[in-house]
Amino acid sequence: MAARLSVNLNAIAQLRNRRDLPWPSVRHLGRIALEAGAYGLTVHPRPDQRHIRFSDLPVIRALIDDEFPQAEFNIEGFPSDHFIGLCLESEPEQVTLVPDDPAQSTSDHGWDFIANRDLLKRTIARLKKKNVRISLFADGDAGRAQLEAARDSGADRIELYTGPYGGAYDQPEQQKAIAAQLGETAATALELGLGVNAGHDLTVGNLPLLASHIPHLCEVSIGHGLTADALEYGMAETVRRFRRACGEHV
Ligand SMILES: CC(=O)[C@@H](O)[C@H](O)COP(=O)(O)O
Ligand SMILES: NCC(=O)COP(=O)(O)O
Repeated sequence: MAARLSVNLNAIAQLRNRRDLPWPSVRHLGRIALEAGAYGLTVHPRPDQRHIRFSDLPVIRALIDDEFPQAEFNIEGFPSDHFIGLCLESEPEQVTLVPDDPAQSTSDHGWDFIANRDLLKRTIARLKKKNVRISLFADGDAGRAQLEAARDSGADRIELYTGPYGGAYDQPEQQKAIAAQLGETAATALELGLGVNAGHDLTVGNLPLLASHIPHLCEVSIGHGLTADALEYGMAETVRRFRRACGEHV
């Protein structure tokens, strides 16, 4: 089964925030993406609101509830009390917890699940009260002990951080080696009963190789590369291109 595509709207919001104007509209581009068959929408509201604003969350929630009830809303972020509060209000279908420091320019590493066991267990217990599926951001080379700790925290899935994979766009042999490593980590996660998502710097060009190593990949969340393509092909056609790259017959 092809991995489901969740369109990350961060870059759209970042472009919008350049001016005190309401376009490009996060809601409108999100609607186009869902109309084109994206399975869901992803946002990562960072503390400084550099792109997604806290006020965007109810707008996206309403878009899905009112017009695309089969779609999923995935909210990513560090489990601060404020972030958990935003998630409890928005009741997304999935929350992806990432170990980001507010000062980070982007997400660039997964959790140390063993060292953060208590924080993750506490957070997941709070979010599970709203029946939210929990995914935890994981390094592509996370070992069995780390993945066992992720499972023991109560998580449903991990999201494999694919930044190094995407960043090896001009080193084909390195990219193949990283894809194989990601596949091994995914296989261990599946053995432990964890679902596997993936995200960061994925593109139409690099998705097929990744998918070939992770046959049970549940979902990919994609923003930067997808938004870049949307500038050239338009959002609707870009979503169809990415769905085909995920293995869907579109
Ligand atoms: C967790 C992850 O890898 C991305 O979803 C993240 O949302 C990217 O954040 P920026 O869009 O702020 O770079
Ligand atoms: N979790 C990854 C995501 O949502 C988007 O990452 P990117 O495609 O913007 O690198």
